[in-house]
Formats: sequence, structure tokens, C-alpha cells
Amino acid sequence: MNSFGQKLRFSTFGESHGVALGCILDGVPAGLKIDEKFIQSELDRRKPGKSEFETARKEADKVEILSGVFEGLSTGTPIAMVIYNTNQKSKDYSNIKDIFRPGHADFTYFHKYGLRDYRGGGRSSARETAARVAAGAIAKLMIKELGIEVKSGICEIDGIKSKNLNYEAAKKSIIFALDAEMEDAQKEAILNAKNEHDSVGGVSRVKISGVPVGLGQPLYYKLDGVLADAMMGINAVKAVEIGDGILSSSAKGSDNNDEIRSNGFESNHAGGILGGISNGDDIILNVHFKPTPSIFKEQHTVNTKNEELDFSLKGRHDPCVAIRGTIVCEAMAALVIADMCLLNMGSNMDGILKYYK
Ligand SMILES: Cc1cc2nc3c(=O)[nH]c(=O)nc-3n(C[C@H](O)[C@H](O)[C@H](O)COP(=O)(O)O)c2cc1C
Ligand SMILES: C=C(O[C@@H]1CC(C(=O)O)=C[C@@H](OP(=O)(O)O)[C@H]1O)C(=O)O
Repeated sequence: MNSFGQKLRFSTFGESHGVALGCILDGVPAGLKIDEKFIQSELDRRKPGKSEFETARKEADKVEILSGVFEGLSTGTPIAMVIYNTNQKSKDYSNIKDIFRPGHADFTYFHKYGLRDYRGGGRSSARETAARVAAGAIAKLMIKELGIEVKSGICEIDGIKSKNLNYEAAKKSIIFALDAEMEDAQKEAILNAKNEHDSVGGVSRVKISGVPVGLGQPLYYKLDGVLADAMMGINAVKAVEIGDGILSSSAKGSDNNDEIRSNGFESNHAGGILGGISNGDDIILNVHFKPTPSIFKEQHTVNTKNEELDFSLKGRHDPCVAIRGTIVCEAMAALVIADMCLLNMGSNMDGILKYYK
């Protein structure tokens, strides 16, 4: 069970090889039009088994709304959604029953909880992210009403960087590549690694547009801090950059500052956030995913008795988790922004008076 958000709170439940996964999203204002087709289309973008670039595990990921929606509108009560697992094949994992996969959560999970749910990673499997995408779809519907949109795509695979960023191109790409010109090389890198029983990492670029000035706080609930936390909470994410990110530590102030005109900022090195508060420009995140830990190459490890051994893994795994991970980044970003919008309603007296008078 995890919980996230202050006004728009959500928790997820379920394991990769359990009966089902799902979420409870609490705090959605009543009267929001809940477009179920849209929620399903978001799940379809993330679901596994769509191509050779993804895990071979085929899940329909059909989402069912259990509560909180009546006649197509949110009722203001908790929205519960469930997604049943249908293609677990848990027997494939019997050979790693007592073995810790390097790079996965097996070692830490076992030492923390004293048990080993070896069925496909259990709770630590990114299968859970299906539930986040369902919750994120509702957050997207809410912020759309406020003119805010979240888009994303892959801007780097195995060190191969995109030159142009085209969010419309990413929608049509099987690997969600932002740059059609670099897509073939990025695809090749994934398939080469897969053929060599290995995996590759990648970077997702997230763009949040239409955000008003004023979301977030200068300290302790900084918009950049909360977004980074949300992204780092996604499986396999190892770094998050806001705007120019890492580059800004080697830039001069005169290059890094976004000069201000009466009609807005001249550039966007800051990535749309200053002092923990949105500045009205696009919010830009670079989310870095490590290569998939479960690879079929022989590796050295220990078992639950701490005996060393060499082993070769079986099962169905993504050769590059960033691809499907980018959809999860969108969902988490939408949840943070929706939460921040709700929190912001009472941030000054004018706003409060407008509501109550
Ligand atoms: C969408 C998505 C799909 C993933 N698919 C796999 C997979 O098929 N096999 C695997 O070993 N890890 C996969 N991962 C990554 C693991 O879940 C993750 O590395 C593991 O939970 C350990 O956590 P950590 O990498 O954050 O330390 C995936 C991650 C995401 C976001
Ligand atoms: C099933 C999904 O992805 C899974 C994420 C995952 C992992 O270890 O994170 C490992 C693989 O599955 P299993 O848990 O069966 O080993 C992936 O197929 C999904 O995203 O829906």
C-alpha cells in the first residue's frame, strides 16, 4: 500500500502475479466528466506485450471502475478501479525461487520482509504502474478542464539522443520516440541488446503545458521537489532533471538565467519552475531509466542462504523499460499537478473570498 498527494490522494494495491491490481483515488471533485474510453486508452498505451520492444507478457489491462462515478460524472467520493491479471505464468519463475536477481528488488525485499514472493517480482514489479496510469488518466481529465496538458516521449535510448522533439510523432511511434529520424537507431539498440540477452536504459522527456503561475511552495512542498519524488518513485528511475538539469551546474549564470519580458520569459532553462513555484512556462522533466535488471545473460549472485552461484534467468522481460515507463511518468506528473491545483485554491485571500463571497 502506498499513498500519494495531499488533496488528491491515491493508493494502489496488488502484485504482478496476484489476482488483480488497482487503485483508490480520493479527492476528485464531484462533477468531473469521467471518460472511461480515455482511461482505457491510457492503459492501452502502457500495457505490456504490444511489440518486440516490450516484455512478451500479454495483458489486456481492461480497467473496471468500482465506485465514485455515477452517470458518467465523479461523485466526489473515492474512485476505485481494478485491473485483473490474466497472463501470470508464475511457474516460469520457479528456478529463481531462492535466488536474488542482480539489479532487481529481490535481495532488499527478502532482507526487509523476510520472505520471497518470487512470482515475477511480486509487489516490486512495475506491473503495479498500470494502477498509476488509471489514476493518472483521471488526473489528466481534471487538469484538461483547467487547460493543462501532459505529454511525453523517449528522447534517448542507450545513449542515442533525439535531435528534434516532436510529441505528436511520439504518439505514433511504437517506442514512443520523439524523433522519427533517430527512431530506427534507437530501435536497433534495443533489439541488439535483446539479441545479446542484455538490456538498455533510456530517458523520457515530459512536457507539462498550460500550467498557471503559482503552483507549489517556496520551501518543503516545492513543485520541483514533489515532481522529482513522484518520478523517482517509479520503478527503475535513477535520476530526474528539471529544465536544463545537470547542464545547469556547468553553465554561467548569464546563460542559465531566463531573462524576463513583459510578455513572459525569453528562454526556459529553468524548466518552468522558479523557487519551487511554477512560473507559467512549460514544465520540462528528463526522467532517466536504468536498463532492465532481469536479463538472460549468465550472472553471478547469491541465494537466500547466501551461497554464491551462477545462474541464467527465464521469464518475460522488457528489453528497455523507459519505453513503457514514459507513460507512467505522464500519469505521475498529472497526479502531482492535479493535486497542486487543488491545494492552490486557498493560497491567498482573494481566491478564498472569490469562493465564499
Ligand atoms: C514500465 C516498466 C516495466 C518494467 N519491466 C521490467 C521487466 O520486464 N523486468 C525487470 O526486471 N524489471 C522491469 N522493470 C524495472 C523493475 O521493476 C525495477 O528495476 C525493480 O523494481 C527494482 O527497482 P529499482 O530499479 O527502482 O531499484 C520495469 C520498470 C518499468 C517502469
Ligand atoms: C507485466 C508487466 O511488466 C512486468 C514488469 C516486471 C518488473 O519486474 O518490473 C517484470 C515482468 O513481469 P513479471 O512481473 O511477470 O516478471 C514484466 O512483464 C506490466 O508492466 O504490466
